[in-house]
Amino acid sequence: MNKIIPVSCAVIFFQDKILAVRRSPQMPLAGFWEFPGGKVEKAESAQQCLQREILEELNLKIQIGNELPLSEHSYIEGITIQLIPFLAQINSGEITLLEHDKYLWLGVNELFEVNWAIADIPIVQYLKENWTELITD
Ligand SMILES: Nc1nc2c([nH]c(=O)n2[C@H]2C[C@H](O)[C@@H](COP(=O)(O)OP(=O)(O)OP(=O)(O)O)O2)c(=O)[nH]1
Repeated sequence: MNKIIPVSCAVIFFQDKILAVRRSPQMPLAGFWEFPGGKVEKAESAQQCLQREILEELNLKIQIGNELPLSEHSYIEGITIQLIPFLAQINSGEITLLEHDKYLWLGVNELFEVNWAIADIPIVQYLKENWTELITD
């Protein structure tokens, strides 16, 4: 039996760059880079999840924009992570890393300079291919 775990994540953009965060040693997939976010809980929407997770992880309030294409990957047999990415902008707050150990703002030509979690790679590729219409104002 295959279990699907929906995970919302935020492609936060600012001044033609996007925010990437690195999973810290105490997290599963430690050392891999990802978009901030987390597992969608039973009583919440993907967007509500994202507002909650971004506050918990980065102490930021965000404005959520368009949903981008889903990406699915099975790190463990029988369990599929379904990543649901949303474009987002910071509404208020300063980045405070409460779970991750590093962050970077990446421009279009720097996207593949970090070691992304496998499920993120199709999303990063999609961003690269559609950068101008997605990220620039
Ligand atoms: N948040 C996030 N998780 C990702 C990304 N790419 C990716 O493969 N994942 C995986 C890592 C984890 O297996 C899962 C999300 O779990 P998590 O540990 O971040 O979420 P959470 O805070 O709700 O977890 P939990 O500790 O409550 O179980 O999805 C990504 O870009 N962002």
